[in-house]
Amino acid sequence: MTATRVLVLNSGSSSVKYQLLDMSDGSRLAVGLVERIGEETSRLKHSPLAAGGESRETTGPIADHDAALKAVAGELSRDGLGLDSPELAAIGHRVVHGGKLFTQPTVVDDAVLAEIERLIPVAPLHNPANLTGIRTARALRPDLPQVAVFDTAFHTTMPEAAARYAIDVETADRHRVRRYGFHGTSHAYVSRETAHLLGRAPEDVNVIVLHLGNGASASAVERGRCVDTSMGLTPLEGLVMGTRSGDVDPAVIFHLSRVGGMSTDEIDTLLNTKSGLVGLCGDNDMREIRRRIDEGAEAPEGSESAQDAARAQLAFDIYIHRLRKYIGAYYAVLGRVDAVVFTAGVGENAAPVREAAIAGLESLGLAVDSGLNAVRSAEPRLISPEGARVAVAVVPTDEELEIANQTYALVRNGNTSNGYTSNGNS
Ligand SMILES: Nc1ncnc2c1ncn2[C@@H]1O[C@H](COP(=O)(O)OP(=O)(O)O)[C@@H](O)[C@H]1O
Ligand SMILES: CC(=O)OP(=O)(O)O
Ligand SMILES: [Mg+2]
Repeated sequence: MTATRVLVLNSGSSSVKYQLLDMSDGSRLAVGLVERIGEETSRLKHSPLAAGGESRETTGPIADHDAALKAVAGELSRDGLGLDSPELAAIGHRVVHGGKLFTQPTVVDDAVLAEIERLIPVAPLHNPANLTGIRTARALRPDLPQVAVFDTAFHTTMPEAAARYAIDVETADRHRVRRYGFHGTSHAYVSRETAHLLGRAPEDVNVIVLHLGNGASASAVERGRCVDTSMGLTPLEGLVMGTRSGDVDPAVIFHLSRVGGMSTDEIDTLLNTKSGLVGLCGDNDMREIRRRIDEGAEAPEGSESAQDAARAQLAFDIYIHRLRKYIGAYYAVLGRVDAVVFTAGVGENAAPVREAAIAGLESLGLAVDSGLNAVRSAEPRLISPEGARVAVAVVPTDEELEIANQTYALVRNGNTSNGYTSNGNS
């Protein structure tokens, strides 16, 4: 029997998203999500699509990513899709930081694991979870290729002018300080799907991709290659995010240290987990923010509800202001833009965000048709008026599918040597 199935694990800081796919026909056999790992109220939602079965939900404490993965393996076994299946060809893992070294999907060996571990200081929320996922999967199926697909890989085409910070070159190189960019698997997939939506080849179009999830990033994709992106050395730079500040004057950090008396770790935690939307208004979920704004619109002036709405509105306005700055910046980087595309949880679902991000940009050829923008759909779609000079689109991302495709392409011919050689140049 040819093994044609790929299990994909997308381990985040407190969640694991997974999909089991059959690559012979691209069908999804099972999908699921473990949330709130490490809390008392962890939740596992498992949907056995192949078996046509009902989705199952279990709640209760799941202590860490190791336990989460074992729980996932248990759910898959219940449907006869366990990790012991001879039909499994490989396990594909999202790895957030791959430095400069990993430009391609890579079969994991001890040297690769060591390199992912070395990069923990520049992806402290993500790489540890990715590592645990790989180690646990490897222990469960030591004979299977484990393939790492890196968020940074798509951005390695950025020119030096975009990738370098303007700081002393020798110091930067010694400490590998440069802009790496993240969410690359999503930017690659979505920019390609956008070209297909326009009926054109990816090599013929220039696209601005706005990946707006809990983490958020923008990228400028020229003829299929990334030429700039908003995240940098770490996933902290750029857009306003759920809990991350995005861009700040670096001197804010010196100021909080010298004048505010905060330690480096405290400032790190502040900017990564207590800033962004949650820092501005107490909520990191865009649904909640829109609800507060809408409720406040009905409330009497000066009431608690109106004040609450004003805070939510300010958070929303700051989020949008930053987003518009990046749209303008990447317009200039690309010179000619064929499409601006929204993706990920906020980008795919929050019509008010899309409308506000594009409002008033007619002179750039950008506009949103409010009727099309209000349509809810899981399909890629245009939301710009017919005949618009630049397309505005919503294209759902599918990092798991992209990881599965890249993983299977690597292992299908029995090609499991990883071609990785450490040259110390990452
Ligand atoms: N219907 C919706 N309206 C507005 N925002 C939404 C909606 N659904 C999801 N979101 C937003 O999407 C975010 C999660 O996006 P997602 O891409 O799944 O993030 P991540 O992969 O970083 O966990 C949530 O925090 C929420 O703000
Ligand atoms: C890199 C990153 O920010 O990822 P996520 O959006 O999954 O947190
Ligand atoms: Mg995500």
